[in-house]
Amino acid sequence: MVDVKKILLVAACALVDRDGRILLTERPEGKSMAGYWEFPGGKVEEGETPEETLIRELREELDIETETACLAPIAFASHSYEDFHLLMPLFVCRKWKGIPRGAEGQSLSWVRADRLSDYKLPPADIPLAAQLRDML
Ligand SMILES: Nc1nc2c([nH]c(=O)n2[C@H]2C[C@H](O)[C@@H](COP(=O)(O)OP(=O)(O)OP(=O)(O)O)O2)c(=O)[nH]1
Repeated sequence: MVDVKKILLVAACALVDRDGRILLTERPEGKSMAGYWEFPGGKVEEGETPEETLIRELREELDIETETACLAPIAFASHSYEDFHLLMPLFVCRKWKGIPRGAEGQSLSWVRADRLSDYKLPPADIPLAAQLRDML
C-alpha cells in the first residue's frame, strides 16, 4: 500500500539581531522533540497566512511584535517525519518591537550562523542551518 502522509504546514522564523546572530528556542518537556532547538514558529492554522501565523506565534512565544513587511521568505524545509510530512517556509526577520523572552518558559539562545550545527536541531532544520550559514 502507498504510504500517504499528511502534509503539515508550519511557519518558522529566523530572528536575526544586529550582530547577525539567530535566535533558537528549545522545545520544552512534554512536547514532541523536547530538547531540540528550533526556529520560533508553529502550525499554520485554518484561515491564516504563514506571515499571520508568525506574527501570532512571535507574540505568544517571545512577547515581541513584528509585521508582514518585516518577514522575508528565504528557504523552506520539506521533510518526512514518521507521522507527517513537514512543509516549513522559513522567513528572516530583522525588525521587531520588544525584547524576545521565553514567554512559555522555553530557553533561548542567540547563535552565529556558523554555530547553528552545534545545537541539536530537528532533522528538518539541518539543511536550513546550512543555507542560513551561506546566505547570512
Ligand atoms: N516551530 C518550529 N517547528 C519545527 C521546526 N522544525 C521542525 O521539525 N518543527 C516541527 C516540530 C513540530 O512537529 C511542528 C511544529 O509544531 P508546533 O510547535 O506548532 O506544535 P506543537 O509543538 O505545539 O505540537 P506537537 O508537535 O507537540 O504536536 O514542526 C522549527 O524549526 N520550528
